[in-house]
Order: sequence, then structure tokens, then C-alpha cells
Amino acid sequence: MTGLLVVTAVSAEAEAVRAGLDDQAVTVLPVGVGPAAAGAATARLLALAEAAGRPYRGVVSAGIGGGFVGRVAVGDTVLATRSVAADLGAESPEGFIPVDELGMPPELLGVGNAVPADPGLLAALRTALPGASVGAVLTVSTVTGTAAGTDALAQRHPDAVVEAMEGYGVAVAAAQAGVPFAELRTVSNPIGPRDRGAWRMKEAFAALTEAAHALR
Ligand SMILES: O=C(O)c1cccc(C(=O)CC[C@H]2O[C@@H](n3cnc4c(=O)[nH]cnc43)[C@H](O)[C@@H]2O)c1
Repeated sequence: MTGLLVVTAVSAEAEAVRAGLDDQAVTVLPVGVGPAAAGAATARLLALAEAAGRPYRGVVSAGIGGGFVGRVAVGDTVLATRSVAADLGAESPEGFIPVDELGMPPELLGVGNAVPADPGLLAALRTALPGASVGAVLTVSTVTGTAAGTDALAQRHPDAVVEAMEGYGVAVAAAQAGVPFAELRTVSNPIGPRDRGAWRMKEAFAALTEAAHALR
């Protein structure tokens, strides 16, 4: 058994995590933006480690994310209770229908719309990061950038604190490999009408470095 695998979307996030870690047993790798790239790359890393007889003992999706205003602030650290595929489903005149509620046979649904964090891994991270906010983290393929989109998402997910683009994909890879999963985010921007100038990447990367000790 090897140590923990921490996957980020981009290399700047991986570098921020590594800067706060001095543990050789933790592997930190960028796996791409979006649930498909992150899920496929994570599945490959987990399978290669397993085939080499050195499976990872856990996988953490880490990085920056957009925060729901009034629930978290820029610079905050967040731990996911579950990682939710917020745009996996169908639109209808009555609104969005999550894939879980489309009436598909259960064997086609896989893990459904959400994957809970591993209780043991989440508990350990909460202990190490007592100041972290805890709630659902949404995975979206399109960054939310309108007031209407933000309101709809906030109403559909009253327990959500952050949106990002990879957690659910990584969670599916971990679930299929039978490896404990968790998601850790720091808030770089408020979710709302697109304003790239409001993104505070430096602050979010610094918070990621600060939080990384929890991954030891
Ligand atoms: O300029 C953009 O709109 C943009 C789009 C995708 C990625 C980036 C990045 O440089 C950051 C990579 C990473 O950050 C996460 N993230 C951060 N804020 C949000 C958000 O408000 N909504 C969704 N994802 C967010 C995400 O996981 C990206 O992979 C910039």
C-alpha cells in the first residue's frame, strides 16, 4: 500500500499543495480541467498503482473553487461532505432534473448524481482543519457566470458551499477502484455574474498551501 494520491486540475494548484507538504508518502499530480479529464487520469493512476501492487490508500480532489456568497468567503477552506454532479441530468420546462430522477434503471445510473466523502478520511481532514467549512461541493462542466444560473444552483443545492470542475469525476474513479475519496477546496472567487477580475488566485493558492498539512 502506498500513501495518499492528491489530484488537482492545473499545475499551479499542485505546486500550491506541494509547497505545504513535506511528506514523501503523498503524491500530488495535476490531472486536467473538468470531470472527464480528471476522472480518466485519476482512474489510470489508481489502476497503475494497483497493478504495481502498491495501491493508494486514498484519493483527494484538491484545488480552488467558486464560493456561494453568504455561505463561504474568498480565501476560505472547504471540505466536501459529498461531490455532486450538478449539471448531470436533463433540462425541462419545469426546471433541471438530476440524472437520479430520470427513471433510469439503477444498473445504468452507477453512483448517481453524488458521491459521499469517505467518512474516515473526511473525519481526519476535519480534525486537521478545524476552521474549514463543510458542505456539498458541486462539480460543473461550465463555470457559472450569470445571476440566474447562480440563483438556480443555490436553490437546488441549499447545502452546497462551493462549485469546481473535477471532484465528481475523481470521486467516480475512486469509487470504481474501491479507494476512499475526499474533496478539499479553497475559495478563489464568488459564484455570480462573470467577473474574472474578482478572482483571487494568489489568496486561494496560499490557503491551499496552508491547508496542505492536513494531507500528511
Ligand atoms: O477563466 C476561467 O473562467 C477559468 C475556467 C476554468 C479554469 C480556470 C482556472 O484557472 C482554475 C482551474 C480550476 O479552478 C476551479 N474553479 C475556480 N473557480 C471556479 C468557479 O467559480 N466555478 C467552477 N470552477 C472553478 C475549477 O475546478 C478549475 O478546474 C479558469
